[in-house]
Amino acid sequence: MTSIDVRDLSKEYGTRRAVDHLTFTVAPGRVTGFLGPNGAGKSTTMRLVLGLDRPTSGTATVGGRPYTELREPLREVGALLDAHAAHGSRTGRDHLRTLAASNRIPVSRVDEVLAGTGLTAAARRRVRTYSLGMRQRLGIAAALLGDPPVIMLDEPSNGLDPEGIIWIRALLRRLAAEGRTVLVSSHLMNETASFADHLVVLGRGRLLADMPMRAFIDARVQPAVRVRSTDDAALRDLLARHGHDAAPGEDGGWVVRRARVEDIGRLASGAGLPLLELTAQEGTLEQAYLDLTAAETEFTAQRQEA
Ligand SMILES: Nc1ncnc2c1ncn2[C@@H]1O[C@H](COP(=O)(O)OP(=O)(O)OP(=O)(O)O)[C@@H](O)[C@H]1O
Repeated sequence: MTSIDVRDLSKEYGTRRAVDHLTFTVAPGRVTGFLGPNGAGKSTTMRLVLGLDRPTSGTATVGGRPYTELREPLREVGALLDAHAAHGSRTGRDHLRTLAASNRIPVSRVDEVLAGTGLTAAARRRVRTYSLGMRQRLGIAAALLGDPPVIMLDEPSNGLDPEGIIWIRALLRRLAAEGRTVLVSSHLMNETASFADHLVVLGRGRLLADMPMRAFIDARVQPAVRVRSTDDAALRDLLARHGHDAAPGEDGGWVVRRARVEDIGRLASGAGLPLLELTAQEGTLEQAYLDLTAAETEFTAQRQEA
């Protein structure tokens, strides 16, 4: 099984440290979401893993070897970094055929990945006529061409229509289920929550979190219960008498922090209070992420000096 290993990795551009002593492993068999504010260092890290840039110090390896030492890199790592990487005057099919030829990948694979990414009908059109979403699909097709055990995608949902977003979600889940190592950067929290098992979060080039997504959310967002009854004043008194921390809900009723639906349901039923609503409020990835990165954002709003 092939993992991506980043060890004490740093990259400086002049005086700016884009990546700062970063250490993490991307393991096979799961989708790892790669998160962080603009400028946090995600793309730089991916570029360093792909040998497109040299680290100032530290290492980034794939299956224990630097990318530049891989004999047939497309068979080992598939990557989408920039949807505009393909030559505009080539057809999508020719772009993939050229890549296949230079990595000794059978040409039959080109039609397979074109079909798999929904591009068969557009395969003979020049890339410059492609929409952003079609370019993303072509980039993903190129990443999958060598059937690699490691896949790294930078903002793959960018430009995709709703059907494309559902497609990529299923694709990422399938690639992980096949035992591949999948690293995906995104700014879309709902999207990331729908496909990631694990998260690596950066802030100003440093590692802020490396943990399962559920644990990341649970550590930062308190679960709560929304409850509404026919008599919200009586409900408030009941909750207060039992030491519950209840705040007014947005459209009536109460939000009870650190509570479970079982407890609140039993309490109301014991008091003979009919309930109109009783829902568990799970924390979202967006809430947890914003909580973590609030202090880390590089581009926080400047205070206006009077
Ligand atoms: N070639 C370069 N020359 C100089 N600075 C660079 C270069 N590439 C990246 N940087 C700087 O390094 C930092 C990290 O950028 P990077 O693109 O890796 O962040 P990111 O997390 O991918 O951001 P985004 O979410 O906006 O894509 C930024 O401050 C950026 O300006």
